[in-house]
Amino acid sequence: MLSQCPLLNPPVPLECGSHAGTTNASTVLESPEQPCTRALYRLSSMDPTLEPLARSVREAPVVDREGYEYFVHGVSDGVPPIEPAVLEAIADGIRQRVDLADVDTLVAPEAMGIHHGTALSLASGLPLAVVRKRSYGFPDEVAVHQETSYGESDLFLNGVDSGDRVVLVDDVLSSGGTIEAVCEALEAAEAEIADVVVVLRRVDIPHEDLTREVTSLLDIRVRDGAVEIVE
Ligand SMILES: Nc1ncnc2[nH]cnc12
Repeated sequence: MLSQCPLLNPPVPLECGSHAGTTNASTVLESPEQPCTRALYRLSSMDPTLEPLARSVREAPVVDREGYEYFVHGVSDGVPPIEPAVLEAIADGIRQRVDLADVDTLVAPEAMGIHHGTALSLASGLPLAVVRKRSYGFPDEVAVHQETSYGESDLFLNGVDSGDRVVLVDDVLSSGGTIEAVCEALEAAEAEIADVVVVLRRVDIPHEDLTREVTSLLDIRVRDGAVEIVE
């Protein structure tokens, strides 16, 4: 029954005159229960697995960080606290989108890739290497420089060997500076990058430095001081 479909979240009645088949990313369906009244419903394209994440993202406050619109969320800041259901949704969402079958190691940059890498490690049984902002001085350590929309630092990769198949996990893709720097380090270590996945991708910021495909769970933009999900 249409009314019980988990994808209808929630069903949104539309104007009868707008029976157009599709509107933007949403599909318009006629209710089988009320064919005479032509009650129409919007079918959300949101993956139900990601609903706990989407709900919390829409509530994130946006602050000004030296002219940069920065949203504050457990995914990207650990503040406010991130609910276990959201971490679970992230791990499940990644496993649905990324083939982890032949992957040796998950790689996540500190600080805000760590909790997503950890959730995915627990869900998949794969080990996690954290890219640190401090050097350990190990002989095979790879150092790279990272520039983001709001800062810069050096990054140090350890624990990934030549020929390892890796999946890179991070919180947000904005300018692409962190992702590009970590990929550069992985290539220097002669690892095979099977996939790059982020929880949130900002579509309102040009990914100038990005030279590779990135899988995202949700695409977002910041508008009028609020986070919008782009479906
Ligand atoms: N919290 C955040 N808000 C906006 N852009 C970001 N890029 C990375 N983290 C971000």
